[in-house]
Amino acid sequence: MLRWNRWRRLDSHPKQCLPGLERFQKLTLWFNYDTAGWDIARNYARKLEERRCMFVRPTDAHPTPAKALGLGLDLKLIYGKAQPILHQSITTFHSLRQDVLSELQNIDKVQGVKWRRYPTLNKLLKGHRKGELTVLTGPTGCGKTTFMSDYSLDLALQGVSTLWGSFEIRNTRLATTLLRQMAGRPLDVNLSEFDHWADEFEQLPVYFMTFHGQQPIKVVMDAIEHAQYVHDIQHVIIDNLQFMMGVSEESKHLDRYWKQDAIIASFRTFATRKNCHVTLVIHPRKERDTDDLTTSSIFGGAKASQEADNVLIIQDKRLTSVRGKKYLQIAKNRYSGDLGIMPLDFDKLSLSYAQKRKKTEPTAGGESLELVPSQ
Ligand SMILES: Nc1ncnc2c1ncn2[C@@H]1O[C@H](COP(=O)(O)OP(=O)(O)OP(=O)(O)O)[C@@H](O)[C@H]1O
Repeated sequence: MLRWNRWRRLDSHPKQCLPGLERFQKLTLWFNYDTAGWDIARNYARKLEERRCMFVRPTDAHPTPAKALGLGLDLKLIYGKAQPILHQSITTFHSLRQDVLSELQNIDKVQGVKWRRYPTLNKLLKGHRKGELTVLTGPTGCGKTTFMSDYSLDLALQGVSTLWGSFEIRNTRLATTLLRQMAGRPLDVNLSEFDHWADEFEQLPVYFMTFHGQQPIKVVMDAIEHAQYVHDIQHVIIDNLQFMMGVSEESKHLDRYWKQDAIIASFRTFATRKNCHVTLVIHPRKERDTDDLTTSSIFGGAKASQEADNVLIIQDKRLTSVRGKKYLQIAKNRYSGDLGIMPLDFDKLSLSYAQKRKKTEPTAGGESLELVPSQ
């Protein structure tokens, strides 16, 4: 440990001294207590590597070491009050600068994985990013599971390691849907193709939790954390939260709301801490069929929409009008703020909502495809 007492000369301290200080793991800086002296010392600490530096904060009670000695103050006591300049929970732009630059240089990666089936989602959400929380809601039976299956398959086909928590429907039924969406046609009438598609599907990084019905959040979280560690899971899907909690839409008990809020908070923390995307399928509260759902229609308190980075709502106009359509509304988008809708044109054979493409004039390079305007 090295102590310097001549802080007045700190600003002119020759840089050649820096290598000489390299062997020290800890440096305590105790200096003159005027503003300039404090600033100079902090700048100097940067050169000395802030993580090694401790400071005695200059105050009336902590004058320079020479003065403190003259006043007969307890030097050991003052010295013992030295604090590290860095705190694990506080940072500066200086430390962030390189990360900011690399985000700007890799904006495509930062925006996340693009969907192949949903160009409109790419336009609005920009991509599927790690560390985010998405909430999907929609009226009963509108196709939340079918859509989430199609949506997650698209990502898994691009290597996004996915963990499905299907608390309402059996894994076999979910896997049958995923397989049909991958094959693009029903396999019960094309059984000879089963092995081909099953072999393809087995190559995908898709895992299923074996829970069914109500489960304690701790048990579910343990399984997710294990899978995240072992299989490097990038996308966790909980379908649906009410089934996992054993809470029905009819429930009016406030403790159910609090329980749901606590569970949402655990998923939020998990997503951020493990840099993993979590999608929660949540039923809406009971509302009149004629009303559009909004972010405040999500069952429970406001926690779900507050904590979510993205809120997706399936609006089913077919329920209220003969020629009504079904579409996905992007009702919250923390990343880019772009909101809008994506029509959900359902193809019953493939159980898919893939947006259609139309052919344009072939080019010299071969066939070119153009997207059908989706709104
Ligand atoms: N756009 C659509 N048009 C017609 N049928 C659809 C559409 N989307 C899904 N379906 C069918 O509707 C049925 C219910 O779909 P799904 O289970 O995905 O709904 P859900 O919203 O998850 O239901 P729940 O509210 O019970 O959880 C399925 O048989 C599915 O194939």
